Amino acid sequence: MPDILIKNTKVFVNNYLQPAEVLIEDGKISRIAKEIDVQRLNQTIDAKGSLTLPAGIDVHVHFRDPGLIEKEDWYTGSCSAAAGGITTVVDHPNTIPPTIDKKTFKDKLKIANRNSIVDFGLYGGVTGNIDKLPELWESGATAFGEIFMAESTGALNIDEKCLDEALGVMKQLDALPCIHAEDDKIRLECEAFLKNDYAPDSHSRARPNHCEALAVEKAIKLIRKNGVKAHFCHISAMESVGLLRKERYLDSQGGFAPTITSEAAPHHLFLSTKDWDRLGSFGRMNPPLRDRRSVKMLLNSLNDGTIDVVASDHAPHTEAEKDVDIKSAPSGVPGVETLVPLMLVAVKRNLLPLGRMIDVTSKNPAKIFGLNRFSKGVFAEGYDADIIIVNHSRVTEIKGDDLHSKAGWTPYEGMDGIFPEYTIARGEVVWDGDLIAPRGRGNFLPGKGFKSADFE
Ligand SMILES: NC(=O)N[C@@H](CC(=O)O)C(=O)O
Ligand SMILES: [Zn+2]
Ligand SMILES: [Zn+2]
Repeated sequence: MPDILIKNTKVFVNNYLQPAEVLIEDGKISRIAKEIDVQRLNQTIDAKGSLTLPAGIDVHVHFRDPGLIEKEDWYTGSCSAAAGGITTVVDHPNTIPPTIDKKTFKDKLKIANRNSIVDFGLYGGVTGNIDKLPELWESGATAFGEIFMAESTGALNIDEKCLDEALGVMKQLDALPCIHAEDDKIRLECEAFLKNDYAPDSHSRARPNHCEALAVEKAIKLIRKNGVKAHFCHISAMESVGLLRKERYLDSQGGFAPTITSEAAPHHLFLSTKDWDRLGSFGRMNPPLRDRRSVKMLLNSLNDGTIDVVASDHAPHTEAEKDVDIKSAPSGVPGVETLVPLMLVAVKRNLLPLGRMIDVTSKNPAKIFGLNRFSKGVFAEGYDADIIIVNHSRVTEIKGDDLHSKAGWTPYEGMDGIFPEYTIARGEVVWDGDLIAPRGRGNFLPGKGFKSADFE
């Protein structure tokens, strides 16, 4: 594995940016110091004053492979990740077939192993397959989810009784359930009421704030009943944030570590219902775009620690699929490549501190999803050299044409992004303005229930 010395850079250590050099050996960060003297080297990167930061870990992607590869596949999805400064992803199960037993898990694993250029974990899906959850866990599922409480792409949604049962199994396995919280009854009622409303923003009204918050509330009850740790996907409504804050408070009062963690998606942080006019049916995703009050509250809760993670919910659909009326368009927007660039702009605009950005894009996802077992999520000597080099002054316009997802479009068209100059994954340069990583270089990072490596 090549040794790399990054010179003329700044690193974020001990809570401030300081000039340093970074040495990478055998895929690990081997030294961080003011000056490093080495005799033999494969490569020196002159960062020209740019920052060397931890790469992102995106725990919420839909790479669509197998079965939906006209939207994305493991190669294009992982290329998009690498070009956007993400070196680890965790992929959701709503593929065709869905990842809901040992066989479908192993089949997806084979495809990912052969094609992914970044390290990856896989979720185990939860539908009516309660008896299959242990075999998914033993096959190496990182976590379980999305557990859909309402209809979304793939229609894997389950009812409360099934959720209750699944949480009981998670408790026994010591696995993490990840919940897509929306209430399907409210969704159906609102959709019926809006059946003749074809304005794009009717989608936000079809899944209003309380549609999410009520599901969060119901799920919290079941999480507490089962005494299990749990994670909420893509929290978007201000009312949900309030509920999560209360649970944090109760745990802290009892002297406990947080039982419940959560993530926010960039489209809920950087877009709002104001974008419906610009985006039309392309702006459709679940949960939907929210108004400015929720957007503000979400950003605040990312800052104050209520929300732990930013994850993209990269949910690509082709332009042709999206370019139809709001009711026929599939839900979901691509985002793995723009997550870090948008967050870096948010830091530049003082919407959150750099240290907090690093926590929510790298440190926290690694910790919550057990990826620190693989030396992920810490920028320090001895840890995986999963890093990006970014020129904080080089703000560029985000353009769908420049991105690497098969989707071919982005909801952030024309917005500002700070893209990495280099992405280095386990010590290998995978992106330097061009993708230079061999297909299949990504490693599978099995969950802690992993028992066997039999690939039949
Ligand atoms: N977010 C979405 O609107 N869509 C996701 C599924 C999901 O996360 O609900 C997809 O896979 O298309
Ligand atoms: Zn979801
Ligand atoms: Zn999703």
